[in-house]
Amino acid sequence: DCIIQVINPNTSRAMTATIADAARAVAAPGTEILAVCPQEGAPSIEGHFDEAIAAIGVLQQVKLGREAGVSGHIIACFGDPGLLAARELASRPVVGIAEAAMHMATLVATRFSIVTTLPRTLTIARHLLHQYGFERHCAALHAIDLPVLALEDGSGLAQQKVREQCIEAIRHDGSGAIVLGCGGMADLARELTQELGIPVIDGVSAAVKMIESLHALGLSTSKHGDLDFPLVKPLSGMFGSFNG
Ligand SMILES: NC(=O)NC1=NC(=O)NC1=O
Repeated sequence: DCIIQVINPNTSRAMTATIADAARAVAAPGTEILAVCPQEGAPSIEGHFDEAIAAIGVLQQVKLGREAGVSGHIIACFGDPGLLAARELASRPVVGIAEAAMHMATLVATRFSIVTTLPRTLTIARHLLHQYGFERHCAALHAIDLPVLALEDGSGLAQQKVREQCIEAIRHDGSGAIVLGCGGMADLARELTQELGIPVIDGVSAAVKMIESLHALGLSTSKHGDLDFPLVKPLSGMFGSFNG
């Protein structure tokens, strides 16, 4: 059996539920989804500062998941905050939804577009494309110019903007697939794929299947080299909970 800890790095319970539903919708029969979010931190993650704050919460949850014996961890925010630090801390695999969605997109299309939230998160997506080596695979990036939590306000406006930006991408980008650039968009992929006739990829579901694959292959985070467990040292103050 496979137990996957899905971490929403922001503290929005509504978005955690959206993410959990998307993960459970594709989980294999033997897979259990444990959806969590930090007790404290940022209600949404929309820039470098938010990501730095969120990374601590991600690491706290990864430590709890490791102690609970989960089979793998998913960082369900499109900035993949704390990904490499989480891999040092984890015994099992850690996958971010941005890298998962990007990898999946390269398997079904030669180039993909990204649709994300605020314009300032476009730079974060570009940093990840560079970090993961996908720059030449990404034809263009779009922002709906609404804050992350607009996806949870029940108005449907953000969802409509995502659809509009997907149509723009189809018309102008010459790409064969679209990557949804926010954990809160996870519930939109299947319907948009059917309606628009192009693979629209959500990173939450992609990451669930990647963790299941890694689990089935007996692959886990390498502890040979820079992703080995952190060096042991006395961490003070709020970081004391990471000791031992
Ligand atoms: N690009 C984004 O919208 N990133 C995100 N911020 C969040 O709080 N969740 C995300 O996925």
